Amino acid sequence: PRHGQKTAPTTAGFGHDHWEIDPSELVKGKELGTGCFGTVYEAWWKDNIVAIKLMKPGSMSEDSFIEEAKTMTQLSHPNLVQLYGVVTKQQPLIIITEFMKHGSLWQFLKSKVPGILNETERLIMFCVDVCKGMKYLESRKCIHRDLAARNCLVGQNYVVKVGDFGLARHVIDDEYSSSYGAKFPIKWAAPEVLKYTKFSSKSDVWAFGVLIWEIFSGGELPFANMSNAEVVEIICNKDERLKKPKACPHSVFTQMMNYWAQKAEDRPSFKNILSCLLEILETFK
Ligand SMILES: CNC(=O)Nc1cc(-c2cccc(-n3cnc4cc(C(C)(C)C)ccc4c3=O)c2C)cn(C)c1=O
Repeated sequence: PRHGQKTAPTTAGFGHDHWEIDPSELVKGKELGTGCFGTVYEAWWKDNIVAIKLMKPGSMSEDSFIEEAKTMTQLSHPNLVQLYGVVTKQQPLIIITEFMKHGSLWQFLKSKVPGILNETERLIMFCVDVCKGMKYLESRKCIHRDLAARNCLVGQNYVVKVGDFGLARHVIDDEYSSSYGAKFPIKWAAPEVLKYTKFSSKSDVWAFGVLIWEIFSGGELPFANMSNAEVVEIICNKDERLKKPKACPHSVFTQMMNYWAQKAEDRPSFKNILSCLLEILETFK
């Protein structure tokens, strides 16, 4: 140890931060898909199968993302897609996460896997899984900002996990980050987000309601025959809401209506939502 220091310094030495992964340890596999942010591949890392996102340079404000990645590696829950680390010492920036074998929840719902999606109990289980992950994020004061079926993933034994939490804030594309942009998730946005871009765990609760609608609608697009502008009008001014999907039990739809309360403070927390959903789940066992 240097200069008589008894033990090595407790903070990770420069460049050996525990969230920094050595790219030579990654073996890239097949492509899983792409988005505005870059491309995702299956990969091998220390004998584990992982997912790696190669971020398109310029798509992400990297410094702010790297700051966030340090806290994201501290977040760990069975219903969050685990962030293992990042490669930041070279381009492109690489994000290494847990691999989910059945892909995004939205694709899974659309795939109409026989025998899985017609079970009301299974669909409520999907809602409970997402709610557990969101309750954990809520408890850690982490706002998702883009909760939707496309950003949840399905793993072994059809467990559903919340992915890409906290990433939305660092996307540079104005089309995505501005509420007037074409890529902004208007149809999942609460009134205060549409009017003042005011995100909170309560705006995540609103999006969670739309996600449950997606689950019971087999992945259909919400407000399918409406433009973004029309959705803003009916949500903010007309107080209209999505209709109950056929496959959705009335008990669940009654809860969903609470998640879409006009005022954020009138919406339940994920903590309350979870206990309600677990009670409803019992009635379907
Ligand atoms: C068959 N198994 C699989 O395909 N498994 C997997 C597929 C993907 C995957 C593949 C392509 C694109 C995306 N994807 C989608 N939307 C995104 C949206 C954003 C924001 C910033 C707009 C929110 C950021 C990243 C993504 C993103 O990476 C994912 C999650 C990720 N993981 C972990 C898997 O296990």
